[in-house]
Amino acid sequence: MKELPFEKVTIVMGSQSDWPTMEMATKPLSELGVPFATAVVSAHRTPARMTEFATTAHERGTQVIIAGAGGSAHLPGMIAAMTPLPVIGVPVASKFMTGMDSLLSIVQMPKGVAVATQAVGASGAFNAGLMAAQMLSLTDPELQKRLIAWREKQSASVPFEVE
Ligand SMILES: Nc1c(C(=O)O)ncn1[C@@H]1O[C@H](COP(=O)(O)O)[C@@H](O)[C@H]1O
Repeated sequence: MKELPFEKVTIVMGSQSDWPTMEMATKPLSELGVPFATAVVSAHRTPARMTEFATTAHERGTQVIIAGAGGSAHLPGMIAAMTPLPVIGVPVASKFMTGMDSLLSIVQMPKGVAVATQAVGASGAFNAGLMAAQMLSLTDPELQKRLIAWREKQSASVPFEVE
């Protein structure tokens, strides 16, 4: 099996076809200087890869997992069942049900296994990256300073006047 990549934040997705959405998770991480890795891992199509990833991520330096999937999106929940790390779930918009299926598959976890589910699509993926950075900032004061500055820049970029 090819070596799985691990970083402080590791972003996994059920298919290469999820990448245009999941790439958005990398934006806030890059802007805030948080190292991340990416991989295709599927509960359905690559169960052995998913099990290896989920059971070893905490021993390999990953602190937060972002998992995106569409349709019958079991990946985030299955990973959450096998890791002590926080898992942020991103529902990827599906072809036939526009992501409602993905959202419900990810958000309706049974009590005792938690996934921090974000909004459907690219904004959800972006917020997943931001949330991961905020989690890491709890123990990284320099990152917290960068987050505060990032927020201030965002506020300043919203125009006051309506055109
Ligand atoms: N939901 C899952 C899982 C999983 O949950 O393990 N593995 C793949 N998929 C999803 O299938 C959709 C279609 O995949 P393809 O485009 O490869 O056919 C993708 O959105 C993927 O996340």
